[in-house]
Amino acid sequence: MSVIGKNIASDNEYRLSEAMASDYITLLKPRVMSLVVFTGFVGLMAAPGHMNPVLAAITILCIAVGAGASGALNMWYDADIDIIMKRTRNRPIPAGLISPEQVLVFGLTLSVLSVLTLGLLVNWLSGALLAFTIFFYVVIYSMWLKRSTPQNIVIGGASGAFPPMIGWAAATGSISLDSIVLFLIIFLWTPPHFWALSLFMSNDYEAARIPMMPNVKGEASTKRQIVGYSLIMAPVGVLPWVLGFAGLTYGVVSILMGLAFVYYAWRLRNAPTHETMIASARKLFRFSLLYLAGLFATLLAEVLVYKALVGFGVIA
Ligand code: HEM
Ligand SMILES: CC(C)=CCC/C(C)=C/CC/C(C)=C/COP(=O)(O)OP(=O)(O)O
Repeated sequence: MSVIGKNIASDNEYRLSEAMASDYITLLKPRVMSLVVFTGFVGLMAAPGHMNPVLAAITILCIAVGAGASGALNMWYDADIDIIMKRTRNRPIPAGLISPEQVLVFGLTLSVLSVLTLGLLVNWLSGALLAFTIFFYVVIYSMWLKRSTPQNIVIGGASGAFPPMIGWAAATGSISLDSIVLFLIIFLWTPPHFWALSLFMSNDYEAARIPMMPNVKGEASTKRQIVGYSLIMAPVGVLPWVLGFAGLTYGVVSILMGLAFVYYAWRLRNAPTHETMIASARKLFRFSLLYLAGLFATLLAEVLVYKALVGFGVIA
């Protein structure tokens, strides 16, 4: 328990914080960041060579803490709009549970700790990439792009695509074409992922005066762009197999899931009524999560089987 200053949910000057540990966990956006960290783990595992398991565990912990820290700093900066949007108004700061100042210190502390630990114990390339990712999400996306352009999540989406590169850099000390391909898959996946959600959340963003694509260019343009990005993302999702760092199983899964993704995007584009458009958008949003988790899980499964076969001497 601690005394917090004036909170934005009521006019109390000072009162004891009611924040629980779970509220601090909420600041880390654990549900979203779970898939983010998973992609970082797969990037580490898919990298060539063998990484010390302790250093690998430290790497994943640092990516998780750094991702959570960026989520907390995003909530610190977005407190003024989070209190307006239905989806975010119960977050710890708008709910008056934790003061913005406490969240800022919490987020900065975790950011510095995660970057320094990764840099000192693993390597400075991965530490620098983690620092850049946190900066890109908090400053470039949250503080600048999110409130100024409908391209906010396209450019800002790069921050969510870096984790596999961080994992790969931790394992190899390098950035390779393969890790750039993993980045590109998530980078191209982000617009359909989020714009599908924004189509059924557009009133929230309108109220908060955030220039998301449906609010600025309209639903028709957003739906066309979702199809466009999906048509580019689907073949890029197959590249790990084409480039040879993923096997046939991944190739088949990525082709089939890519076709399904485009199908859902096309059904959304051609939805005949507003109700069916909302339903299609929800389906595409949910499938976008299954798609990304499915591709990275398949890649991980192949890597684990390969490493097991090598470990048992079945293959050289
Ligand atoms: C700028 C890029 C992104 C934006 C604007 C965005 C936006 C969102 C929003 C608004 C939600 C709904 C969360 C809520 O209900 O409060 C969400 C859900 C989610 N996002 Fe994204 N996202 C982005 C990138 C990513 C990335 C890169 C990943 C993973 C690699 C990801 C994974 C998820 C997951 C797993 C959920 C579901 C969370 C839940 O079940 O509550 N997102 N996204
Ligand atoms: C290692 C590391 C630092 C990883 C970071 C990965 C990352 C930036 C993921 C993006 C996740 C996300 C939900 C963005 C939406 O922000 P928003 O402000 O549009 O969402 P909101 O409205 O729900 O707050």
